[in-house]
Amino acid sequence: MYTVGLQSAADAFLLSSLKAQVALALLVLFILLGFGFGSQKDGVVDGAPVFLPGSHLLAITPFFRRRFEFLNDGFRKTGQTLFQFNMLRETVIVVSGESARKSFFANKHFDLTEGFKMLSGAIPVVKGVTSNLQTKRIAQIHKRLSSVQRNEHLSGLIAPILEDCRRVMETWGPSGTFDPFEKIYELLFQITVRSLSCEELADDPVQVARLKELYDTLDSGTTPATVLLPWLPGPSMLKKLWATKKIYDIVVRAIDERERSGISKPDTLQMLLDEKDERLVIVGFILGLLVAGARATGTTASWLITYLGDHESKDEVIAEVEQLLANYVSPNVSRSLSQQLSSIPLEAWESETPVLDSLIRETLRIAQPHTAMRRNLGPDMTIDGKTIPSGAYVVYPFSDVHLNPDLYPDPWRFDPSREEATVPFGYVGWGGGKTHCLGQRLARLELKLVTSMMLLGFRYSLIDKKGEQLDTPPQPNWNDILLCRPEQGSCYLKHERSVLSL
Ligand code: HEM
Repeated sequence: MYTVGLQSAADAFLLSSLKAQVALALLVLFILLGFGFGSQKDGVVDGAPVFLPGSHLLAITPFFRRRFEFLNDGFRKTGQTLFQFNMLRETVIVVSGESARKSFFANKHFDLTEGFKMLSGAIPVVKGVTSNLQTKRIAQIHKRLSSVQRNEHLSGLIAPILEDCRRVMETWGPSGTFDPFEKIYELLFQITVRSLSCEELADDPVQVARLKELYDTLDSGTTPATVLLPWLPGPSMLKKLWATKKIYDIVVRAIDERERSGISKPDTLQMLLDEKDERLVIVGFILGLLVAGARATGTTASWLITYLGDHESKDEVIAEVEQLLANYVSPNVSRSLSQQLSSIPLEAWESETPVLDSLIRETLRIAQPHTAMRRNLGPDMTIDGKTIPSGAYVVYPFSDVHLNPDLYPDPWRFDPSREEATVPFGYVGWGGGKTHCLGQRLARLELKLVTSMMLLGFRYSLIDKKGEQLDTPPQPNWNDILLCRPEQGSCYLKHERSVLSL
């Protein structure tokens, strides 16, 4: 468990001299080299995937910082569809191609949690806070996530989500410009806090901003060292621990307050409390899913709205949503856009929006820079005739299928009229095989509500930093594994409110 002392230790270390930090880094490097980490294994074992040439120690940073380029380079340098490299003592095998994809997604011994824990490192493992989230508790969290997405609960979220959209969009003013990768992301963060936690937090913009800032600290603090040497109290690790502790405190305070008040509220926290789950499951649910939910939906919404900037399907979406309004909402000029949209039932959002569905599908194909990560917890097995040893980490970059020009011609072109490629696992935007996104229903609803508010509430177009019209949207940056953000300053939205009342 955290101790109060940890925070002061972290603060002190962050303020300690650069000299001390450099000395510590050199010491660690020396120890690692002394123990022979990073040296390449000589002589390829029969049936083993080929090793990436060069020092493996040097492979670590690009795997975290420029993953798309690094993996593509690996396939090019080895000339193979599978290759391996060492992450300190661990073996990482990168796979690609149709038959590898089939084995990867179907293998029941390939474990997502173990793979993710080692190769992602988003949230530090903290005894009593995140380390005890073993399989049983994770299964419990997943069960609750499916309860959040039952018809009744999900329907109940529509009006509060739209109200959040209204409130946040009001702050953008009647006209102006903004960076969609900041503002739309912020909006989705707000909505995620609303959907997955409680009113006390979601109704307090200061707390939401603070939580976002802390999660950003966790993200930006992920370095090769924090992932591979989590026991090493380096500055990034201490910063991450400190941020995790702060998030933990905010969430626990909100839970305590609710319990103490004895007042029942119609939100997700109440549902978790009513189920009488143990405290660790409730905290784990909010702490873990906030980050999983906000990042993926934030990235997708930012890109979806950016791509729609000057795309012809913008009018089709507007027509689709206007049709829903005509079908389900009695005309009443005094009602705001968000109030009108909240009268459209969940079933209509889910089954009568083919245009929005195709836009979401294409956005996930082109702007979701995911690399699926697993650990082989079963016996040795083979993929494409190559051995995947027991205990090895296996990774599959989604670019192998989603940016493959044989499956999706001109893959960087945003084209919502594309169909999913009809080869096995030809589209994995929401996962595949035995791993599917467990938050998909909520995520899709959020994306549809935000997009509708944006398109019906504003006229907007894409401009560059000089204010000039952009002819084409920027290209998603797959090296940015979290947000896929294009170069800062390359694209802004110029908007003007088009309704009297959001
Ligand atoms: C646009 C938004 C989202 C996208 C594109 C997305 C995509 C995915 C994908 C591709 C996977 C499989 C990963 C893999 O195989 O390595 C996954 C898993 C998962 N997603 Fe999502 N996701 C989104 C939003 C959410 C939200 C909002 C939540 C929670 C509220 C969520 C919860 C999960 C969970 C718990 C898993 C792990 C499933 C397991 O362990 O079997 N996702 N998601």
